[in-house]
Amino acid sequence: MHRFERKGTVFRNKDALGESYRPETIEERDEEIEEYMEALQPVVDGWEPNNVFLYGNTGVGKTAVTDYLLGRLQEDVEAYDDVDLSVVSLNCKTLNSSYQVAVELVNELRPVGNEISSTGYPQQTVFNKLYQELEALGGTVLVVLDEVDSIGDRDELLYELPRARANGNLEDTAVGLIGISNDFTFREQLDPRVQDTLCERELQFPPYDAPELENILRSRAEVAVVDDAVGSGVLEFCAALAARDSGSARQALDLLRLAGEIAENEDCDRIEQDHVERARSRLEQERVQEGMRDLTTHGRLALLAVVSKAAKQETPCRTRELYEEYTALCDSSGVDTLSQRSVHSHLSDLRMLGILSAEENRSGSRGNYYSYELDVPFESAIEAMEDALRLDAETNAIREIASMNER
Ligand SMILES: Nc1ncnc2c1ncn2[C@@H]1O[C@H](COP(=O)(O)OP(=O)(O)OP(=O)(O)O)[C@@H](O)[C@H]1O
Repeated sequence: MHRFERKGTVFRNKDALGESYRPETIEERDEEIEEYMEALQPVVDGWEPNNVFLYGNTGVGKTAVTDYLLGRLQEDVEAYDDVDLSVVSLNCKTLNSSYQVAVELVNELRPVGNEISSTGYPQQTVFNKLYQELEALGGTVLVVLDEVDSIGDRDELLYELPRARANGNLEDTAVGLIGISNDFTFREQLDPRVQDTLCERELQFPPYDAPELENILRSRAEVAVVDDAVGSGVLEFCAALAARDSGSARQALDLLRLAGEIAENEDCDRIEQDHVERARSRLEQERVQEGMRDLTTHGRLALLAVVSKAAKQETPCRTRELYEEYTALCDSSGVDTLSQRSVHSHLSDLRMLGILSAEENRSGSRGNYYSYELDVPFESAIEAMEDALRLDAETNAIREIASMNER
């Protein structure tokens, strides 16, 4: 049996390419930082804070810039005796109502062992408990709600909290809300009254372009990667791939990290473009698998129908035939079937997710029709289906057919 041993020839500090790392410097966001600082200026001047709403795609630095600036702000206000600033931060990802967010905020502010239960109170009682905790803090409190869109339309807290002072719920404490979201539609869906308060100051973070990503990568690689372990053109390649796809710094950093891991596993002491290329394909596959896991039951059954046809080497395959396969799978799993039109719409969603590809066939008088086939490796599709569907007998049978056909 092999034993574990240290490989480390490429990384100096791999954690610096990870999610929890807080960069010392923020690259390429000077304008946004300036605007953000302006919005936070009343805190330093001792006035009531503005509410700020930040939005932009995933990985464009909203959280990193917020952490960085609030850290600075906390340091800088120490010079002023009459400013007493506290910051409470919460990621709302798993919280989908004002009630849940308020409970979490109360518990953030209470000492360990003194938390309240997450169910069983009327909403106003939880809000009152929150006011009590905030009032006990006094001074200025900035409440940062990351991924605030998770709260959905149960957004009363976003309306109430900024008005707490005006409504007499707080006397000694001034609260400012900082909402962060990557859902562009969230702002539009907010109740207009909430929109007015939460979006008092709005900051939009655009996607990064390739040269910007290259600078971010370069400054991070200096901390994370051993000198001379970045091959020629590697940072440029990671930056170009991420810029073309999403403009996300997270994606660029993930590419570099995985490419470094691949290089180390192969006992290379330098990351080369070929490692990046393989990292790209692996990350893409992971993303597709995640996409598959999020499908609805009928989305999965529609996909399984294509997988089954692929095992028989009968793809590309027309919607009508896929529908027959889908109906048989629904029968075996005891699920009611949808109409052919709905299944077609699932197939077309799968195509948008990059899981299927479709070919348009023109058949003259009888109109056009589509033929579908898998656009991801057969093995990853069936593996994801096995995880997601409890259809072991069917997936085993499909596997057997596939192996007979040497897939
Ligand atoms: N301008 C930048 N300079 C240095 N590092 C950056 C910059 N922008 C983003 N990063 C890094 O990229 C990663 C993703 O950034 P961040 O978490 O701030 O994105 P986000 O916009 O908040 O994304 P999400 O909406 O998914 O939470 C982090 O590791 C962060 O440190």
